[in-house]
Amino acid sequence: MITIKDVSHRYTMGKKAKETVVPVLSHINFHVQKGEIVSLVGKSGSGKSTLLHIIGGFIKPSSGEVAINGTEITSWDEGRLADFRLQHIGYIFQNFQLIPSMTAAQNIELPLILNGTSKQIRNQKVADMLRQVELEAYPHHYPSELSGGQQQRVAIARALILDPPLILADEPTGSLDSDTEAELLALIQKLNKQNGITFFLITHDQEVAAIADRQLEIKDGQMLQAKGVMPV
Ligand SMILES: Nc1ncnc2c1ncn2[C@@H]1O[C@H](COP(=O)(O)OP(=O)(O)OP(=O)(O)O)[C@@H](O)[C@H]1O
Repeated sequence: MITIKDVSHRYTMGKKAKETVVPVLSHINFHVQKGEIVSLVGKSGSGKSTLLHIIGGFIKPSSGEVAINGTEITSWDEGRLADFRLQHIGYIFQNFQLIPSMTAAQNIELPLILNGTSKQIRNQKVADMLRQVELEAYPHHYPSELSGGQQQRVAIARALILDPPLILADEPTGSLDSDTEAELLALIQKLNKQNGITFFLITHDQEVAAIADRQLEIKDGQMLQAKGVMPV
């Protein structure tokens, strides 16, 4: 589902004459299989978010290759990547990133509108997704009227509404208390088991890392040979 081959990345800062190069990732190799839950742990600044953005095609690596679902995306332009992302990758963030002026149902519906889906099918899919994330009683609530855990469920429903095979998550439970976190992790496990969705999760949190089939660890931009990692 995700193949990362010899990926290195450095950021370039400042103007030409005074350019500073910040090396962040060095010769990263790994493979995530379809249907796995894989967590990525590492200290702050170790390069986790950079790697997630490279997997999602938001950052082009300085060198190396990225393939998603068997498709090599490294050299693609933004237009092609945007279409590909919509079909293949859902995102979940620590701070939910819902649109505050839209209700739960409208937030979930948005990718279907962008995708050109008819109103009748949109209504069916949103109702079904609200049931899957156990929010059928809250379609007309705005994000500010929902708890943190409920908001993250809306974000998950929005990430899943176009049936992507892969979800990338950046600290998905970082803003939640421990009970709500446990409920959300159970939901991720259910979606993984029932729908076969692959999850790649960045986390600082051992509870989150514990639901993963495998744990990758990054240190100073290098992948450690963590438990069960399969080098490509
Ligand atoms: N746009 C950028 N330009 C320059 N340097 C950057 C940029 N984005 C990140 N960095 C640097 O790259 C390094 C890795 O950052 P990254 O956000 O990938 O780490 P992280 O492991 O996700 O950290 P955290 O856990 O704190 O979110 C850091 O030293 C950071 O300062």
